Amino acid sequence: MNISRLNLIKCLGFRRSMYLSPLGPAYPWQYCKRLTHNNPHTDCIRPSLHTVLDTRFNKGLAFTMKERQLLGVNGLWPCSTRSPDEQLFGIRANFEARKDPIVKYSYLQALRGRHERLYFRFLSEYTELVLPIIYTPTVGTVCSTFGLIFRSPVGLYITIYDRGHIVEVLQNWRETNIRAICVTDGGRILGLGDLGASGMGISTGKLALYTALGGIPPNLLLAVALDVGTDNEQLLADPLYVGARIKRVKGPEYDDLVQEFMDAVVEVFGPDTFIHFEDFATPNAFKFIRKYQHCFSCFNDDIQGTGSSVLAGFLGVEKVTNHKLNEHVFLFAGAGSASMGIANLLVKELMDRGIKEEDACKNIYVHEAGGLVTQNIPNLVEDLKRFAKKMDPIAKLEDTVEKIKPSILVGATGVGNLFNEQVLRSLAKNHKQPAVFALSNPTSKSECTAEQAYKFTEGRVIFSAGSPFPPVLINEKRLTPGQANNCLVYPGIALGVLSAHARYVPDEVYTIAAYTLANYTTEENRKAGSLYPAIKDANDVAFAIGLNVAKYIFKKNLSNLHPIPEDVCEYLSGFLYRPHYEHTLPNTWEYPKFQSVPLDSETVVKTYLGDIKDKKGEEQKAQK
Ligand SMILES: O=C([O-])CC(=O)C(=O)O
Ligand SMILES: [Mg+2]
Repeated sequence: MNISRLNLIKCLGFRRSMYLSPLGPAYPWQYCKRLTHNNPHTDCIRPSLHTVLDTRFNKGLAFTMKERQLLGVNGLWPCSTRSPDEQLFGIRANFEARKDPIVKYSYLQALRGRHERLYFRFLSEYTELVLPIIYTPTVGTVCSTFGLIFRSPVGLYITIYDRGHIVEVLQNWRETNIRAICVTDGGRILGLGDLGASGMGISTGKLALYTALGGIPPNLLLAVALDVGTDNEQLLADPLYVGARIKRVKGPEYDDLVQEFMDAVVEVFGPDTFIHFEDFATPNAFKFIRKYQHCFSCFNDDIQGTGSSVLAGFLGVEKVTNHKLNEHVFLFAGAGSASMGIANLLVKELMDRGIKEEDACKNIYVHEAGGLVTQNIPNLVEDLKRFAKKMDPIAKLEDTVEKIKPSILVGATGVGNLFNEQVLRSLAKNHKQPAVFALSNPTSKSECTAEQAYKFTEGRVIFSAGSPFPPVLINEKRLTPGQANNCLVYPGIALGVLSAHARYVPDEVYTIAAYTLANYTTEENRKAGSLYPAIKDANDVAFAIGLNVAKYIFKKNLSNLHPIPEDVCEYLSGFLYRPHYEHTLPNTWEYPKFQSVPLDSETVVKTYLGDIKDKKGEEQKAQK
């Protein structure tokens, strides 16, 4: 049966406007041609089959009989059809049936490989359930075991051997309309250290949230791992390690590779392609963001994203404690990209409020691995100098806490359980409502657990963590920790920056994102113990941040877009990815309709999701 181009687009569930839009998915026909052109192995396969089974267009059992006939794929699926809601139910049941987080992760990756829209619909509708699997903390295990679970290409690997040819490598990606790239060199993955090329897991995890939370179409996104070797001896000796088995290349050779990469991105995808740096080791993270911030559209998530999400938390502490930020004493444990990014954004915020730099820095202390940062330490790095205090050295964190009596303690050390009983009790002794941010990821690296934090402060601490922690019952009160993770800001920042075609991203954007996030936290959230909105609201938060960021970029004339949209909200809404597709075409021919079973019927739920219901019941009983 012959099928017109327009009918094909309809069957596959894309709107005509999307098909014609430069922002829409790649054209099915073009894609078929590219796949089959001059390829002896695929010449004998019908092009429509490729297109229909392509993960971006596949609808699985949601193809109606009429569509199957039109597309020439009748018989590939059993004769039942499923509505998109029934498909979603099936995915949920499969997801729940798998108990191990890494097995759940692999299941979802396989789903993504065959049915992209269903994957993203599941992510957006079950965000709370899925985030710990596709992102922190499971993504840590994914990176640690990357060689073992590696399947098919999910991004581009650019190695030190590709110098002089990065343009060609970028051109090998299947999509040509890339608008954002998440790049890591694997130098410091979460709190897990140097994971070399296995860092690809983090780039893909971050980008999954660009779509799931930020609504950015996935075909506009590209994950990159810069493979310059690794200093991780365990990986070098691991037979399944997938990266270059050499020591990390450093110095000018490494810097030149990054420079070539930046220039190649501009050459291949255009000058306002958003480049997101992720999990570079601290000195490199600072070096590149300082070098490139004002000449490329780029951002460092660990410095600026974490800075922004934690500043939002500080704004919440102000509300809960009724003490202004300048009345608080801050102690940062760790002097890496997160700590310095937060501390610098905090200083900017205080200075924006009219406080002199010197006074802003006065109440900000840093305690790194070698002890409290004081002025008598020789060769202090530039970033630390403004926070170095005229004090005698203190080696142990417990003693620093006792001495300076911080009201806000921030941990970004990658050292699990650093905030021990003594540290937490000491905080609680000096403040009615101290705040603790245990930011290190994954969960095993968290400076303390929510339970420890509440237990050793008689439930008075305002606790937030980088990893998700379940609510804790303490003194008959249920306390819900907030997730102080950059995932609450970076999808929105990316949405705003790339939809507005920003030439570069000024620091003010991170303050705007922090205020937008803080304003999204309700009194109810704060009463329950959290400084952040619930993860289930993360889509709305991302849109609100995207809108404010885009408006700022337009207002400051930083956009390459002409003309500038009159209604930014409408423009942004039109830009969003919609994982929904239609289930029906007008009927001219169908198999007989079978009686469908309602999804919420007792038997169906019991059969497939029974376990969850029982678990929920137990949880509720425990809470009572
Ligand atoms: O990925 C996360 O959960 C937060 C983050 O950027 C990091 O820990 O490096
Ligand atoms: Mg990171």
